[in-house]
Amino acid sequence: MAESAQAPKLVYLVTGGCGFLGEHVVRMLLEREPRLHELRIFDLHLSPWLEELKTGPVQVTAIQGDVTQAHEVAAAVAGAHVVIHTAGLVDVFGRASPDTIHEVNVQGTQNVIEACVQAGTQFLVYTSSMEVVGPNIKGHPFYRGNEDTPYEAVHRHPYPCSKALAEQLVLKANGRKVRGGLHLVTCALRPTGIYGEGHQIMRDFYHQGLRLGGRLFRAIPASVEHGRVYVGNVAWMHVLVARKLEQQATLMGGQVYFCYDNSPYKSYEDFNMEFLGPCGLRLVGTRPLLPYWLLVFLATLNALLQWLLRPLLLYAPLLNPYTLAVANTTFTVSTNKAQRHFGYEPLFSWEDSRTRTILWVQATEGLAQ
Ligand SMILES: NC(=O)c1ccc[n+]([C@@H]2O[C@H](COP(=O)([O-])OP(=O)(O)OC[C@H]3O[C@@H](n4cnc5c(N)ncnc54)[C@H](O)[C@@H]3O)[C@@H](O)[C@H]2O)c1
Ligand SMILES: CC(C)CCC[C@@H](C)[C@H]1CC[C@H]2[C@@H]3[C@H](O)C=C4C[C@@H](O)CC[C@]4(C)[C@H]3CC[C@]12C
Repeated sequence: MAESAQAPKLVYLVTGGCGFLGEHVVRMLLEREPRLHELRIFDLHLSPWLEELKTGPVQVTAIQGDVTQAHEVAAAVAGAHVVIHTAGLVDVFGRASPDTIHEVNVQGTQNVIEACVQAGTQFLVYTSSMEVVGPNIKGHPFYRGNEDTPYEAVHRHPYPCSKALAEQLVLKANGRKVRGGLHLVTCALRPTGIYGEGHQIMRDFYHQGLRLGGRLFRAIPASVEHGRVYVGNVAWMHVLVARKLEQQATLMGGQVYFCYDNSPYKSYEDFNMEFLGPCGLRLVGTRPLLPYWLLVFLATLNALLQWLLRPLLLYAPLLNPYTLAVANTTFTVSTNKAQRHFGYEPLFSWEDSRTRTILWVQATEGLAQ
């Protein structure tokens, strides 16, 4: 990727490019990466919207594949200059087994790293998560923290454990010699809870509200703040970090960055109401309607039912001991590291992010009826 009078023609690979975040990364690259020559989109399930991207000036190559299969990853990575690895199994509801989560998130990431080394690919951006930090099993609050804030990051749940292990692999791989003699430059982005167009959990809450006659019932105190970040800004951060990794290899290699923007600090439910309110839903209660011990009981009951029913069917409700603990623990980020290291500024204001998300929820309304 040497500087030349002519813009270099780059090949990017986005793993998980058909997912919620992956789709936004793919579209952002096509819109805002002028050096892009070929964009490879690697996913277990290819989406139909990929077809419409194939008519543009950039060569778009859709690759159906599995990150747990080293040979499939190696074939997809061969010849790529940059890999953005967003593929992952995002499961905090007990839908997948711990082994599967580990295989996809940890072994899959190891396969991506090895493929980069074998292929001589120099730049790797990994989508990590705030969950590699916390909330921890002790429910310690993380209030407006940054990348250097001390925090006891202790996890038991398979998803945060897998993300933490994968992130460590990516950071440790920084500086490894790749085929051709150059060195791998890696970094990890840690989004907090992402929202925006395509956010399945937001859709679930919306449909739940419709079923309950346009009401949602407050379960968590309004004082418990949650870090949230708009998907378009998370995608923009990925594009920017990938672009700057070459110029700022020494500064950025092996670094972690929280993903942030100007979304307000609010509780999970109050934040969702920023979008669901204008779509006709109402959050009932200024304080939680059920005592916390009852929520703990219900969450434990759900976990027990999930275990008992597993041989017959998959019972995976939103409420379980882990999601309750996350929902009930303050975790917010306040940092400017991405701005300092690679000039990141959010591309979408809070007002834009909010409007876009509301329009998307309203568009799904038709689908719900
Ligand atoms: N959604 C959030 O709030 C959030 C927050 C922080 C970090 N993240 C991280 O961002 C990434 C994307 O998350 P998302 O919310 O878009 O999830 P998602 O489930 O919408 O997208 C993940 C994509 O990865 C693909 N995938 C899963 N297993 C695969 C495999 N074995 N091989 C190839 N592809 C596979 C899926 O098909 C899907 O398209 C994940 O790594 C996740 O850990 C998400
Ligand atoms: C108590 C219930 C009424 C409410 C349950 C809400 C619960 C499903 C929500 C609350 C917080 C959410 C997580 C948070 O936004 C951040 C992440 C990080 C990301 O890497 C994966 C998704 C996850 C864990 C969100 C999942 C849904 C949670 C737990």
